Amino acid sequence: MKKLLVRGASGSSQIMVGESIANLKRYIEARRTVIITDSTVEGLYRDQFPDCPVIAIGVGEKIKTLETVTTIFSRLVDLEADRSTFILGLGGGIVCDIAGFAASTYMRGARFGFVATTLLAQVDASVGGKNGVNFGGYKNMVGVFNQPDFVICDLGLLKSLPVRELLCGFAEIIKHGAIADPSMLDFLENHRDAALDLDAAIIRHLVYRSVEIKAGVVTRDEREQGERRKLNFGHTFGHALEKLTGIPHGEAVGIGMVLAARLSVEKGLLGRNDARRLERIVHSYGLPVRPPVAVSAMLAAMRKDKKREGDRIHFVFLDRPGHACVEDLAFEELSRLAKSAGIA
Ligand SMILES: NC(=O)c1ccc[n+]([C@@H]2O[C@H](COP(=O)([O-])OP(=O)(O)OC[C@H]3O[C@@H](n4cnc5c(N)ncnc54)[C@H](O)[C@@H]3O)[C@@H](O)[C@H]2O)c1
Ligand SMILES: O=C(O)C(=O)C[C@@H](O)[C@H](O)[C@H](O)COP(=O)(O)O
Ligand SMILES: [Zn+2]
Repeated sequence: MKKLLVRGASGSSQIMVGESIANLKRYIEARRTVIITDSTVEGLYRDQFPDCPVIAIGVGEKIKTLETVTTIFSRLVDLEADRSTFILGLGGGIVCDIAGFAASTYMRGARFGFVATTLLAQVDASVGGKNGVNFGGYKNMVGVFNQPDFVICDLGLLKSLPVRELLCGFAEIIKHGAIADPSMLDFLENHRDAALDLDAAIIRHLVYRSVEIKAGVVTRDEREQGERRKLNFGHTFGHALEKLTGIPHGEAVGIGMVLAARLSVEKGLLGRNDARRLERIVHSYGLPVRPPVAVSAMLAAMRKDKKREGDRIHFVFLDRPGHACVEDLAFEELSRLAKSAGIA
């Protein structure tokens, strides 16, 4: 097991890569704990949960809402949970985002931690302290920054993931390589089959390196005033796609990265071959690369993105493989770039 640290204003978070769920008791000892999970994870792993009350929510992006948080609050009140109660989110990115938000707002804030059970949650969603829910169909519109006390990434739990969910996790791993580490892109190319087979050493390296990259960025810029914006690479198109089509987050991010790389070429920042290579990597991890809706529809949805400021948005480009840059861009300029790149 290897530990990484995220330092944030609300405290530090310990991320344990390769820790086993069997050791979970050590982390919650002497704390009255309530588990928040989803019905699928509960069905698969209930026998490995410590002996404490469980609140099981439904599955899917549609339940990432304030209504679900309200039902959690009601259950916490019924359980007589107080501010000293520890909330453990045990599940994928949706459980982590909701449990972190419910914990952070219940009685003005209870402490919380996560057992991340999907690849996407282990490499991204459980790390960094963004907790929240969607609103009006738009992504993550209501939320807080607040670091979990700990995150357990038990790599063994990934074996039960449906393939489509596993592939979604690779989209965020590819993102970390694309924005911060060119050698990770080489690694992803050279070890694709082993990575997809969940070879223990390969997956441990990819999860560890992803968390290391994200932990570094978040520690330097927790509140997303600068560098953290780079973690949004592929997400401006991606969130619009999720809103319009309901495809899973990882798939939307994969397509979003391909589109953002093409705009980077159009802007004269990235070589055409580098953009093609990124597209090949996304495709080779079984992820879609073509948007299922018109880019013009995505551009319209982006105008309600929470990152919008007036008629401008911070857009993440690549200026070389393994390196991103952020520009404050007018929507008009974004549309013009998309048109001249031949994608709108
Ligand atoms: N807060 C952040 O920094 C951050 C970062 C990235 C993504 N996200 C959010 O994360 C969400 C996506 O997370 P996700 O991809 O983990 O989706 P998810 O939480 O919906 O999990 C995917 C599916 O896998 C099931 N599952 C979970 N663990 C399993 C296991 N071990 N075995 C079998 N099935 C299992 C779940 O029940 C669910 O049906 C999105 O809402 C996205 O916006 C947040
Ligand atoms: O942690 C971050 O910062 C990220 O941008 C990571 C993203 O992968 C993640 O999807 C995040 O939830 C997006 O945040 P948002 O603020 O754009 O909703
Ligand atoms: Zn994401």
